[in-house]
Formats: sequence, structure tokens, C-alpha cells
Amino acid sequence: MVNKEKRILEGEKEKRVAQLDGWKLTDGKFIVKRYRFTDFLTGVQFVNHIAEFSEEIQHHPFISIDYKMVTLKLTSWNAKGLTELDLTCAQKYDGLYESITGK
Ligand SMILES: C[C@H](O)[C@H](O)[C@H]1CNC2=NC(N)=NC(=O)C2=N1
Repeated sequence: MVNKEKRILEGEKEKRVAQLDGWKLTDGKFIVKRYRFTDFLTGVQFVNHIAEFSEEIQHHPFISIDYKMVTLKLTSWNAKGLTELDLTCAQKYDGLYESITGK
């Protein structure tokens, strides 16, 4: 079984993050994405879904809500860097966004 808590190798990071949709690598250990919504409450609804999922799997992104924009920033504190779990979560967040907005 793949160890999801394993850090992604230094030389692999850029490539792996580039395979994600709209996610950017920052400070060598975070991935960040901005999600746009047509209104404030839809963004809040998205954040609620993210919050529930994060609790379920005990892996939590930094979340900021700036009116109709939600920014998620993720790393694995325990592993002190980016892990497979972070990349998996990024795809899950994208799926939640799609299910809420249809985009
Ligand atoms: C004990 C608890 O499961 C851990 O501290 C979890 C909680 N949520 C977490 N969230 C994130 N993003 N990274 C972690 O390493 C992490 N660790």
C-alpha cells in the first residue's frame, strides 16, 4: 500500500503539482489554490464541505474566505512537507468545488 504520509521527493514536487488543476507550489512545501464563486454563501457552503471532509480524514487545510473567493493552502505538518495525502486532498477539494458549482 502507498504511504500517503510520505513526503514527495524534492525533484518530483514541481511535476506532481503541475499535474493538478490550478494548484501552485509555494515555499517549497505548500500547495495553494483560489476558488471563485458567484456569491459569498456558495463559497461558505464549499468551506463547510471542506471542513467536514477535513475532520473525517483528520487533515486540515488553511482556509481563507475573501468575499466570493476561497483560498485553500495545504501541507503535511507531521511530515514537514508535501505528501501524497496533500495531492489526494487537492483533487478531492476540486471534486467538491465541481459538485457545488458544476464547474
Ligand atoms: C493528530 C492529528 O491527526 C494531526 O495533527 C493532523 C491534523 N490535521 C493535519 N492537517 C494537516 N494539513 N497536516 C497535518 O499534518 C495534520 N495533522
